[in-house]
Amino acid sequence: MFLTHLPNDINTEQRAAITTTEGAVRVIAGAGTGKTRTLIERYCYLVSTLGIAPKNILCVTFTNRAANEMKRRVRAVLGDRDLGYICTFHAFCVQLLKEDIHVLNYPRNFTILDMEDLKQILQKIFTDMGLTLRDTTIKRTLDEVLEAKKLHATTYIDDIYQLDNEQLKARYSDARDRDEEIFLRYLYEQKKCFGVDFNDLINFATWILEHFPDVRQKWQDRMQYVMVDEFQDVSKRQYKLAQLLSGKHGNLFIVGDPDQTIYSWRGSHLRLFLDFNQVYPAAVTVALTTNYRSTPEILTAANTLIEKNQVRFPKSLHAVKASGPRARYFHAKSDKDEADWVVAQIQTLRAAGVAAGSIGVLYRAHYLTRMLEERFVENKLPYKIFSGIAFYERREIKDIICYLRMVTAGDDLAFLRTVNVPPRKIGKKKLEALTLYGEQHRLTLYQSLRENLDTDMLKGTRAKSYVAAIDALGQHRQTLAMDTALQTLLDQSGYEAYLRLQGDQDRLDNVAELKRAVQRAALDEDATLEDFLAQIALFSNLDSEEKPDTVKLMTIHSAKGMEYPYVFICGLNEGVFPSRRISSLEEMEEERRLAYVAMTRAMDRLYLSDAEGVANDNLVKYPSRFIFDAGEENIEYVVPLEEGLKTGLLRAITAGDEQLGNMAARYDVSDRVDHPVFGGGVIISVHERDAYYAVKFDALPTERNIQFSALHKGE
Ligand SMILES: Nc1ncnc2c1ncn2[C@@H]1O[C@H](COP(=O)(O)OP(=O)(O)OP(=O)(O)O)[C@@H](O)[C@H]1O
Repeated sequence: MFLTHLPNDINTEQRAAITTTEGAVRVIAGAGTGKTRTLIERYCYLVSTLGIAPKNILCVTFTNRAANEMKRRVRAVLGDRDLGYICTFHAFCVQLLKEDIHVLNYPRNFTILDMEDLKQILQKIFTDMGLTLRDTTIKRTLDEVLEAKKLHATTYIDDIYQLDNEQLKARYSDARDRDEEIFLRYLYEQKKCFGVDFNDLINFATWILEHFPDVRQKWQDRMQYVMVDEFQDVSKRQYKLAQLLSGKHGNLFIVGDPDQTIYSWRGSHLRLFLDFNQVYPAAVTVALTTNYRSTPEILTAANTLIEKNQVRFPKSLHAVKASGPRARYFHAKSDKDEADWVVAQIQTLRAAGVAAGSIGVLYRAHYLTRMLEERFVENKLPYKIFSGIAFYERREIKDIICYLRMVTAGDDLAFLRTVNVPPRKIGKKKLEALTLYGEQHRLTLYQSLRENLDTDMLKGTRAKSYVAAIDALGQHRQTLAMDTALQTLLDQSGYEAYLRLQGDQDRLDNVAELKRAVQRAALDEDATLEDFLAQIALFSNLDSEEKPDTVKLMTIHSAKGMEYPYVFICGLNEGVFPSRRISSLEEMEEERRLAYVAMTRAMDRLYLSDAEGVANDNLVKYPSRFIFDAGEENIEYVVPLEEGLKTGLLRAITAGDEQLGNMAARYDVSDRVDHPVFGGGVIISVHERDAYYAVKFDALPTERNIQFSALHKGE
C-alpha cells in the first residue's frame, strides 16, 4: 500500500507544478518562491502517490551539495530508499558510463581526471613540445582544449573510439598546427590512461546513447520521469542529454529562474529556457511568483535591480513576509574600514542574540576574503569559508610564505614546499640523497643543497638559481622595503612567471592581494619579515579547530540556492563587482543577475558595502553601479556619498559601457566590412576573447587583425 503525499501549506501554483506529472512541464520560479521545495514535493508525490519507483526517476540537481540536501529531505518523507538518480549531470554520467563505457572499449574502472590531472597532462605536453610562456599559458591551453571538446563533442570521440594509441600518435605527428597538435596529444595521453575528464563525462554518455540503440533503449525505458533543477544554468549538451533520456516517455520537467542565470560562461543560455515551449509545443508552463523568503523591502530592491536588464523574461514577484528595514549600505574609506564595519554590524547582531550561523557574507571573488578574515580573526568572530579555502591556506599563498620562510628560518618544511616549485628537476631521489647527507652532517636540507651545488647529484638541475633567489632576498631584506624584497624574490625564483604560465587568474589575484598585505605591513618601517610571518601564522592556525556556530563566507556563485536571515554583500566596487574582466554588455547583464542572486539570498536583513582605494590593477575604485540600480529610495545610506564620487562613477560607467559596446562582435564570418584606411574587406574569423576580426581587405595582399571597434558595415 502506498502513502499519499501532498502537504497542505503549498500554494496553487506549487500544487500545479507538483501534480502536472505527464508530458513536458516548465516551471519558471522566481527567487525564493519555493522551487526547491516544489521539486522535493514533486519527487515524493511521484513515488508516494503515483507509485513510481525511485529507480525510474532521474532528478538532476546543479551541485552535489544540492543533491545531498534533496536526498536528505526526500528520505525524511519516504524513509531510507536508494535515491541514486537524484544527482548532478556529471554524477549521472558516471553511473551511465560505469554500466556502459565498455562499448567504447574502455574498462569499467576508467579514471576520472580532475583539473590537476589535466594540468599535469598539459604540463607534460608543454615539456614534450618545448612550449613556454611566450607561446601560451597552461590555463589558456586547457580552456582551448575544453572548448574544442565542446565544439567537436562527437568527432573527437569518433577518434578515441576508432583509433588505437599508435594511430593517435601518428595523427598528432601530422597535425596541421600547434593547437591541433596539442589537442591530439591530449587525446593520446588521456586514452593511454583510460582517462575521462569532466567534459568527456557528458560527451561520452551522449555519444554512447546516440550511437548504440540498445543502450539508448535501456536508459530511455528506465527514465520514466526526468526532472532538471536550476534549468537556467543548464548547458546545451546537458539539455540534449535530458532530451535523449526522456525521449521515450516524454516526461521532461524543467524548473529554474531565468533571472538567476549565472553560468553563461559554462554554456548555459537564457534562450534554452525561453524557447522550451517552442521545442515542446504541448508543454505546460507554471510560474511561481510568491516569494516566501525575503521581506518586501529586500525583494523590492532586488526587483528594481534586475529590471535594469534588457534581456529577460518579465515577471513580478510579491513578498508575503512582514515588512522589515531597508537594505543598509556603507561606503568605507578603505578596505580595512569596510571589514571593520561588517564586523561591527555582526557583533551588534550577535549581541542581540542572532546566531553566527544565520549570517552569510558574500563576495564576487575569492581574494576579497583576506581583509575580512584578518578582521574576523582579530575580533574573535567565528567564521568558515564555505566555498574554497581560507586565504592564508591557499596553495600559492602558502608557497610564497614558505619562500619567505626560507630566508627567516630556512626550515625543511619550507624547503620541501619550495625547492621544486617551479619545477627545477629536484625530484624524490635527489631529495632522499639530500636528506641522507643532511642526517650525516647534521645539516638542514637547504644547507645540504648548498653544499652539494657543484656535485654530480645536482648537475642538470636548477638548484643554483633557487639558492641565488633565496640568497638575494636574504641580502635585500636589510636594505629594501619588505614589499620590494618580496617582488625581487617572486621574480628571481621564477615563481610569479610560473603562476602566469599556469594562467589561473584567481591565483594571480590572490598573489596581488598578498602583495597588498605586505605593502601595508611595510608602511611601518620597523616591521620585519619575521613579524609579518608571525602575524600570518596566527591567521592561519586559528581556523583549524571546528566551530559549530560560524558566520559563513562564500562567493556569490556558491551561494546559489542558499538562504540566510542576514546577508552581507561586500566589495561592491566597479571593477570588482561588476568584474573588470567582463567584455560585453551581455556579460554585464550576467553580473547584474549575479547581484540579484546575492540580494535574494537574504531573508530578513541585507547589508551592502564597498571601499575606496585602488583595485588590483591600480585603478581608483568607485562604488558599484548595482547599489544604484537597486534604487536609491530602497537603500539606507549609512554615510551620504560625496557628489564627486557619484559623478566620477557615472563617467566611469559611461566610458566602460561604451568600451563594452565596442568589444562586442557585430559582424560574422563572410560579412563585408569597411575600414577608414584600408577600405572594403571580408571577415575571415572572429576572435571574441581578444575583440578582433581577421579581415582580408580587397586592397591588401594578406589579412589583418583589426579591433572590433575600428570596422563599419561594408557594401
Ligand atoms: N508554500 C510555502 N509556504 C511557506 N513557505 C514556503 C512555501 N514554499 C517555500 N517556502 C519557503 O520559502 C523559502 C524559499 O524556498 P526555496 O528555497 O525552495 O526557494 P527557491 O525558489 O529554491 O529559491 P532560489 O531559487 O532563490 O534559491 C524557504 O525558506 C521555504 O521553506
